[in-house]
Amino acid sequence: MTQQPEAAISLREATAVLGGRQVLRGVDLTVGRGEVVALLGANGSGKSTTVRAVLGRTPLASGSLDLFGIPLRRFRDWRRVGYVPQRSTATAGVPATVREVVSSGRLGRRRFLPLGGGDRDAVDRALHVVGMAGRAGDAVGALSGGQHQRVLIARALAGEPDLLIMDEPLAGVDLVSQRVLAEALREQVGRGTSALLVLHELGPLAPLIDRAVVLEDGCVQRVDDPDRLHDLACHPHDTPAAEPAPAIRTGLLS
Ligand SMILES: Nc1ncnc2c1ncn2[C@@H]1O[C@H](COP(=O)(O)OP(=O)(O)OP(=O)(O)O)[C@@H](O)[C@H]1O
Repeated sequence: MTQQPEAAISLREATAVLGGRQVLRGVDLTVGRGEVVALLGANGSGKSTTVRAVLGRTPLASGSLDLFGIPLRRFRDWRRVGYVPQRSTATAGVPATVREVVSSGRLGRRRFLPLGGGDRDAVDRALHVVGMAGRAGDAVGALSGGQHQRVLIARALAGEPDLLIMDEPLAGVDLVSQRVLAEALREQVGRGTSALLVLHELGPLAPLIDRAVVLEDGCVQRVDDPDRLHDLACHPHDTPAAEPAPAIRTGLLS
């Protein structure tokens, strides 16, 4: 019998405290190998905190996290993880070209060695996949917000990660760029990459998503399989029809 490879992410009963408040209250989240999981929920429900916990940037107060079957405290192989942060223009003030920023996605693989032909091919491929090959020589400071987002995605893709984590990759991105991103992700997942995507709407990514985990107030409210994903693409924060919302008791009439 062949053994299943360990999940890319295995987060168990995770709690986290920020500013004296418990913002994660027992989150369970698994992303299997080659699986694409969407993390949904209203503003402030704990999506970014969960992502930051998975990246080891927000410490867990309790619970456990394994990446590729290795407990976080022993995990060192960060080049296997590509991360696209919540939309930022963090590199906008940096006097670098698009190609230089995307090439920085290879550094984890090269350590202190100069980039070689294989690295350049990976950078070219990533630029092509996000439709920015024609802008490779431009300064990142001259890009629009959506183009900047594409560059950050290309930087993550250039590292050829086994796990891609993106925090709201569709935010502020027009439909054409959303489709470009969906195609880039499809290509990457076709190579066996796992993905955790924080989303408010599934949009063109819906067909790629295997499971949606919906957070509410730091807890997993529900996990949806592909059957419900069509509805979620339009109304990601709806509660299922089978579970009517509890009546609001004002105390005035009841
Ligand atoms: N550094 C911090 N200090 C204190 N509280 C924080 C901090 N970062 C986040 N929080 C709080 O933790 C809760 C979860 O925040 P988080 O950013 O994870 O939510 P989110 O689901 O990603 O929201 P959004 O959809 O708005 O990005 C929020 O109530 C937020 O105010």
